[in-house]
Amino acid sequence: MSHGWGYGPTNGPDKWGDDFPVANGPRQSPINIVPKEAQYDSSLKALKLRYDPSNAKGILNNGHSFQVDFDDDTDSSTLTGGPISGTYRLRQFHFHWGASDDRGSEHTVDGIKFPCELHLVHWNTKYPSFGEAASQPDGLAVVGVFLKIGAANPRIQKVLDALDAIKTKGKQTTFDNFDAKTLLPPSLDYWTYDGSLTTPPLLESVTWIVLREPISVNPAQMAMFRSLLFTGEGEAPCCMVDNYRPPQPLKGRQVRASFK
Ligand SMILES: Clc1ccc(Cc2nnn[n-]2)cc1
Ligand SMILES: [Zn+2]
Repeated sequence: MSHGWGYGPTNGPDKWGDDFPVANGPRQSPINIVPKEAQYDSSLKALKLRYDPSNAKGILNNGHSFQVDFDDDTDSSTLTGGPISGTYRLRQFHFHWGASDDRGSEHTVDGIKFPCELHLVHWNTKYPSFGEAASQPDGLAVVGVFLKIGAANPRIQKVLDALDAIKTKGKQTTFDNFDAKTLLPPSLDYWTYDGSLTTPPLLESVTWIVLREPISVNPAQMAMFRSLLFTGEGEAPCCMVDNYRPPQPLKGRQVRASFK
């Protein structure tokens, strides 16, 4: 693949293996979660997410999604407990979504696609940096949250209101004083399995923690996600939609549940 990876017919998920052979590795993400086949594990701890709103730094259109970046120089926004050991720092969160409400999530549940999926990316502080952690089998922990169509979600509105300022690839703006915890649903019940980044370089370094309970967005809010562009200023505009990788083979992995 000579041109950069993306989600189109010539550079999309089916082509990523040309440049990133790990695309066909043993622990690729996302997966289809089959609740009846997930094993309840009573030794799994409750998730502990302690986020400091003042760590929010900026919001960026990276040409594949948009992300809200956090200051991760200290242990002030962390994930502990759950299936992981040690302390993982919040690096950024971002989303994946569809052109229409029938698709958009990366993980699926009994084959069901949600219109959108939130990913909160954390890295293991036993390693000196995010980059180093991303190359280690226990380096990253991503909390995934499904979004379903329903009532407007006031918690996400501040993020969506910032999108006008980052419509095109490479645009970024300041984004401060945001508590990412407010994006989480009331229940922190989760499924967990060993997986990977879902975009190139597809590194097999992610402990996935997918929450069972979705949060809601309304159709107008979904339209705001779809107002972004994959393309840069001055290029022929291409709507940022369908930026999701489909489920990958489980290859014998076990999915554990924190709940009965
Ligand atoms: Cl830092 C980073 C790298 C890749 C992705 C893409 C992704 N991997 N897993 N979920 N999203 C997100 C953040
Ligand atoms: Zn993601």
